Amino acid sequence: MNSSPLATDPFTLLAAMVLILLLAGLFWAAMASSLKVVPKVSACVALANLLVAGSLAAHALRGVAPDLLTFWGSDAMSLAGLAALRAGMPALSQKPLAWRSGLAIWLCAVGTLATLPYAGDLHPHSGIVYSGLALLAGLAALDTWRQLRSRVKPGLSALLSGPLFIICALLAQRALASFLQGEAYAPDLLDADHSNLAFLWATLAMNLLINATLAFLVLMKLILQIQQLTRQDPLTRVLNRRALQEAIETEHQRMQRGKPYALVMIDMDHFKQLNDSLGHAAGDAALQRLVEVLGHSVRDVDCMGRMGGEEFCVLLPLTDLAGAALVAERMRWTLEQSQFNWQGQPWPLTASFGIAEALPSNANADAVLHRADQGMYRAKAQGRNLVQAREDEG
Ligand SMILES: Nc1nc2c(ncn2[C@@H]2O[C@H](COP(=O)(O)OP(=O)(O)OP(=O)(O)O)[C@@H](O)[C@H]2O)c(=O)[nH]1
Repeated sequence: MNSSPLATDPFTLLAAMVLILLLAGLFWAAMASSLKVVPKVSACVALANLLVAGSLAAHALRGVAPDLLTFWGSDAMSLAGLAALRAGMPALSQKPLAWRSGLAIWLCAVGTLATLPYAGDLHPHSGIVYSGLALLAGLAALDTWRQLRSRVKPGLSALLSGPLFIICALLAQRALASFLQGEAYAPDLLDADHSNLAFLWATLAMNLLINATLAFLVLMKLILQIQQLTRQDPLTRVLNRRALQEAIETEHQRMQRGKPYALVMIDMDHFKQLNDSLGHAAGDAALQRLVEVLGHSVRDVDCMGRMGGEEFCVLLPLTDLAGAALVAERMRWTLEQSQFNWQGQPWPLTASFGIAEALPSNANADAVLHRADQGMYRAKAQGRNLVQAREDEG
């Protein structure tokens, strides 16, 4: 029976893998450099693909190119490739690169290999290399799984980190075979025995899956970033009007089930004067300073949003009118005490605050917003830098 050349020729399989890894490496390099999509992760994955491609290409050239490159060089490159992959995974959640553990494993393995001459029996070399690779793949898999566990359903986190765990198992199996099976195991991937071919096919499939999975994760992250941007005010980075109104609407529905909430409307005082005297850039900086200062007075569950111009609103879940008055007074006082300087010139920042507690009689969230607005206008009318509720409430 004729079998296909791919099934019997490890050299062709190696060449196919090098080509796929090179293309994947270039794709990730483009993501990192020009598109700037999660650049640290993309750069590490590009490096990992390119180094492993280099390692396999050097391995395939055994007997043709210098031994130092095709043996020690090839092993050092494959270990560096997986160390880069391991280093990049934490950056998926904006954490620093985990390069120390990868570097330590690389130094131990490559240092040990440097003391063993590449001649005669290569089983110990193979055992060291595959142990290091398995360890690095295992660390990368565990890290990916841990990060995903808190964000997606458990089944999905196992599925997405699965290819890395499978690669780790394949590499560990080869490490064990190198140490235990002795003559029955051929450490050179170019030997066309069954275990080598099975390993090469499985690695080819897993390489494709790992790259596809990482591309999916990066895409997911990108979509989340875009969603976040559409909800944010670009100047102050708090929620924009639409996003805050949605949050208030959701809270209003919860109120029908017995959960009270309150709103604090905030309007900077004499902002036009600040703009006219110090310029528009100073006005922008003052708005950013207001958000920074008031941000310290609210809880994590509270939401601040910019309603437009110099007007902001804070949603306080599970809070009544007395609670809102306390929070607003703390904000007013903190802002009054804060320092704002523009190009060395100090400028006093104050704001007027209107508060309202949502009532079951309020048909919708807009009605509560309107009452908080009326409170704020009352504070303006009474001289500014004050906290007020609507006249018939406070
Ligand atoms: N720098 C800056 N100015 C803005 C922005 N949005 C609105 N403004 C300005 O904010 C000013 C608002 O002025 P007014 O509505 O008279 O309010 P005010 O001067 O604070 O007066 P009171 O609220 O009565 O104390 C206008 O000059 C707007 O041009 C912005 O994003 N950046």
